[in-house]
This record gives sequence, structure tokens and C-alpha cells, in this order.
Amino acid sequence: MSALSPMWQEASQRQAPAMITVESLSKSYRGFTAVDDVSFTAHAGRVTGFLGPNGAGKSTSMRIVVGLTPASSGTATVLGRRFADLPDPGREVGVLLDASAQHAGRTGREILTIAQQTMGLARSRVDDMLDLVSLSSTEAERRVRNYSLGMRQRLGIATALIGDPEVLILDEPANGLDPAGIRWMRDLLRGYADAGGTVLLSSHLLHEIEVIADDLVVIGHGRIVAHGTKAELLAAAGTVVRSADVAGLTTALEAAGLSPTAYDGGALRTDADPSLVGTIALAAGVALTELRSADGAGLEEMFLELTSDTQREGAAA
Ligand SMILES: Nc1ncnc2c1ncn2[C@@H]1O[C@H](COP(=O)(O)OP(=O)(O)OP(=O)(O)O)[C@@H](O)[C@H]1O
Repeated sequence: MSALSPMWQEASQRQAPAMITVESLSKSYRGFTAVDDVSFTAHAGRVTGFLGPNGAGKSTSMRIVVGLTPASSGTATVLGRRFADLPDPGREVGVLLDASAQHAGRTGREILTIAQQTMGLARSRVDDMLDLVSLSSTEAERRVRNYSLGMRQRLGIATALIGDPEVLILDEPANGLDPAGIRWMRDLLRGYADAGGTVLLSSHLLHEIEVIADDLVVIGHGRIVAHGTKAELLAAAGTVVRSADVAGLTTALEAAGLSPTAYDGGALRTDADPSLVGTIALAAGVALTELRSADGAGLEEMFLELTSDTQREGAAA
């Protein structure tokens, strides 16, 4: 990452170069389409969250990006090349796909030392990385089979970062981390992106990704259902409004041409902004008990819908 030119670091974030480009990617397994015409980009200086319920196609897409699974069609490039064509992938792209896949019989220090030697890095990188991910020297001497999932995630992140790559690709890195661990990871990734790095990370939890990501790519049933900056996706949320007279409020909003939908605990949500909703309620003589911008509600509803679909499918399978 230290190789990033100052020009890139100064570039406005949205105009930062695309470091990961996925175009019309599809993957089928014996007639089942796991990834269906997926396209997105991840930019330098930004954390891109890849969000979707279990089985949505996140891991498959990420495995294709890093060359572990062949695509049925479409292309994926990192730093402008197919992963397999990168001259020095370990030092260009840090990858953590499955923290549990690390060699269980080796110690954390051994795993980092192997990576350090394979990449021809300074020996000091091993201790630097252990410090960075807060694994103590005692923990580093333990075999990975005795690590908690959270410790494996920390070790996996250390391994991904040891080569000082420009791009980080992490599949569900927050799994197994406690709230303090999630905060630690958020700060680490924020610092990495602020220094010009590119992060693509997946999660099946909206709130987890909401606190970490700048950009969001939402996937369901193998297809991209939303893609944009977090601010854009959260802003397109409308208003949450509540009244003791739900029927009267619904009638008034519908008469004004709005289409309110039921929201949490008897409230209603509409796409209109709060001032319009307040004006309509006042004109109709309906007293409100709550009126607020529904930050994130649209995204949350969409995500819940995707999740419940997936659960129904899972139950039927
Ligand atoms: N090797 C495979 N053979 C057959 N089907 C597969 C294979 N790998 C993945 N799938 C299927 O493709 C779909 C997408 O799986 P994938 O692991 O990419 O989802 P995901 O979004 O990463 O989910 P999770 O959050 O559960 O890891 C799932 O229905 C899965 O069962």
C-alpha cells in the first residue's frame, strides 16, 4: 500500500480508481445459478461492504475474484488484472476467505512466519502484525486448533496484511468477533482505507456492515439488488410516522397520493419527506406521536425481505 501515489490519495473518494472490477459475473453449479450477472467496483480509499443473506452468493463471488473458483461467464479483475495474472499477488492483495481453514496444527507465529518467508519480507513483519491484531506472544505460540474463531479472524487479518497489500478482500471477517473486536476491526479497516487502501468485505449482517462500509453492494439470490454509497442507500429511506389514529393517518396519506407501508410497532413508513408527511397530518387533523426521517429503513426492509425469502427457501429445501 505504501506504493500508492499521493495523487491517488488526494483524489476525491468517489473518483478514486476502481481497484476491483467485477463485470457480468455468473456461476452455475449443475443448473443452479449461485451468482447471476453480478457487476460492481471497489475503489481505493474506500471500504466496500458486500452484504447479503446466507447463501446469497458472496463467498462464490469473492472466490472467483481471487481466482479460486472459475466463473461460468463474466470477468473479475484486481488492480486491472485477473488475479492469476498478478505478478506478486501476496504483496498486492491480502485475502481472508475462511479463517477456519488455517493450518490447525501450526501456531499463529508459525503461520505468519511462513507467509513472511514466502513473500521475502523483513522478519520484523511477524511481530508487527501480531501487535497490529493484538495477539499476545503467548497466544502466538499456541496452536491454531486452540484458537477461538475471533482469534482466527485476527490471525487471518494479520496474514492478509503482512505483505502490505493495496487491496484487502475479506469474507465475513467479523464472524466470531465480540463487539470490542468489531470496533477494533472497523478502526483498523478505516485506517487502512484512509491511507489509500481498498477494502472489499462481506457480511450477512446489515448493522455490522453499516458501521464499517463507505459503499455497499447488496446481493440476494445471486443478483445485485442495490449498489451505491452508504449515504445514498440510507438517504433513500423516506419517513417513519406514528399516530394513535393509524387508520386516520393512513387515509390522509393515501388521499395525498402517498403509499404508506406498515413499519415497526404500528408506525407507518412512506417515501415522502417528513415535512410533507407532517403537513398532510396537520391538514387532516391527525395528531402524531412520532415523525422522523427513516434513516436506513428502506435498506433494512429490503434486506429483511431478502433474508426472509432465503429462510423460506432454506426451510423448503
Ligand atoms: N461448490 C458448490 N457446489 C454447489 N453449490 C454451491 C457450491 N458453492 C456454493 N454453492 C451454492 O451457491 C449459493 C451461494 O453460496 P455462497 O457460499 O456464495 O453464499 P454466501 O452469500 O457466501 O453465503 P454465506 O453467508 O452463508 O457464506 C448457495 O446456495 C450454495 O449452496
